[in-house]
Parts: sequence; structure tokens; C-alpha cells
Amino acid sequence: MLKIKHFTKSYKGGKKAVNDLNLVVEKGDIYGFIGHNGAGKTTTIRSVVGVLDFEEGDIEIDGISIKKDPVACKAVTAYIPDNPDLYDHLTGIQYLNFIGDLFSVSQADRELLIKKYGDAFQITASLGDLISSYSHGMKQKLAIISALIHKPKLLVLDEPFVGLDPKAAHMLKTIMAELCSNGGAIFFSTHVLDVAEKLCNKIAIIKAGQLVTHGKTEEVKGDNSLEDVFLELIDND
Ligand SMILES: Nc1ncnc2c1ncn2[C@@H]1O[C@H](COP(=O)(O)OP(=O)(O)OP(=O)(O)O)[C@@H](O)[C@H]1O
Repeated sequence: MLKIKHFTKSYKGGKKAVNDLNLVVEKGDIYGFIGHNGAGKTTTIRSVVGVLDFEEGDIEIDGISIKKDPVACKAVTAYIPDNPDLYDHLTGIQYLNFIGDLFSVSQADRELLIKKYGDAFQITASLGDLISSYSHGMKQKLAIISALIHKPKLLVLDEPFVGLDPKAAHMLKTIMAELCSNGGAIFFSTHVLDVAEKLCNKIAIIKAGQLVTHGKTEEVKGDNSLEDVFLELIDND
């Protein structure tokens, strides 16, 4: 579903933020991407979803290169950034309808899914309010719902649990598992290692722009906790 091949990215005047990264996310995977601050997670994620250009390597989504056909890639992908920047002058429902229009979601599907996820995240009653009046967590919930209503094949999330209350975080984990058991794929970054350990069937650890380990969660961590493995790999130079 997602293939990252020899991906390398430098920012202007800087060193390589990510260097020769190779990763494959298959259908049904919940793939956790972990690393210290500045390791290169957001850089990778923003390139995967077509927000950031990159000079070397390629990224394929559902067999299509993001460089060759970014629109086709974006049509099957949903991206939830760590700090969703939504349109403050719209109401929640106007924003969801805007996303529904962009992705040609039918009226019937739209109504069904907005009700399902709006109720699940307890935000239905606020959908008529302006987004400018939403708290950070409410904006996060709205961004999640907007990502889910067009039934993406690939869901990409950057630090999705930051700012969510415990109930919403639990709901998001349930929805992520449901999406993957229905044949979708998820690639997400997190600093919450116990969530990654429980939720992800695969894990990649990135350090200073380079992948240090990746694979099935039980193989990456062996008999240790993910936290122990992570700290040892990150401290080891
Ligand atoms: N716009 C930018 N211009 C220049 N350098 C950047 C830019 N964005 C990121 N970097 C650099 O690229 C490297 C990787 O940053 P990135 O944001 O991808 O890390 P991250 O793993 O997402 O970190 P965090 O966990 O803190 O969010 C860092 O050295 C950072 O300083």
C-alpha cells in the first residue's frame, strides 16, 4: 500500500533530514514510526502525503508514484497532521461537507459516516458551531472525522494521540484497528511507546534521519518492552 524507496530529504542549507529510508506498509498494517525529536518523522510523513517535495528516492501509494501522479495518490490517502490547521470561518459540518465534496463522497455515505464518527467522538452537537470556537482536541476530532469520511486506503497520522482526551484516544485506537481489519493501512508517528507496542503490528525506529530497525513489533522488541529497545537503540552511537 505504501512503499518508501531510498527516500532522502534535505532542507535548504541544511544537512540531510532523512537519508536513504526504505519502508513498506502493507494492507492491514498498523505501522508505528518512532524516533526522538528531530529524527525525521514529520519530514517523512509530509513527503508521503505529498505536502513536501524531495530530491532522492521515490514514494509509491497503491502502486502509484507520488512524484508522477500526486493527485491519484492523494485520492486514496488521508492525512492528519499533528496540529490540524482547519478553516476557522467554517462550521464543523461545512468543513466536513467541503472534504466530502473534494473526495466525491455520496450524500448517503456522508450522512451515515458523519453521524457515526461524530457520535463516536461526541462532537455531533458542536458541528453547527464555527471551527474558531473549537478547542484543540475538538479540532483534532474534526480532522479525524474528515479523514475517515472518504474511506481512505492509507491513513497517515502525525502524533494522533496528542491533545485527545482518554475516551477519544481509545475510540481512535478502535477505529484504527477497524480500518486495518477491513483492508486499509495505517502509518503513524508517535512518542507514546506503550500505545505503539499494543496497537502496531509493525514498528520502525528512526534516529537522526536513518532507520535503525524495522519489522514486526514482536521481532523488534523481542522479550523486552518497546521502551527498553527504543532507549537502547537511541542511546547507542
Ligand atoms: N522547514 C525546515 N527547515 C529546515 N530544517 C527543518 C525543517 N523542518 C525540519 N527540519 C529539520 O529536519 C530534521 C527532522 O525534523 P522533523 O520535523 O522531521 O523531525 P521529527 O522526528 O518529526 O521531530 P518531532 O518528534 O520533534 O516532531 C530536524 O533536524 C529539523 O531541524
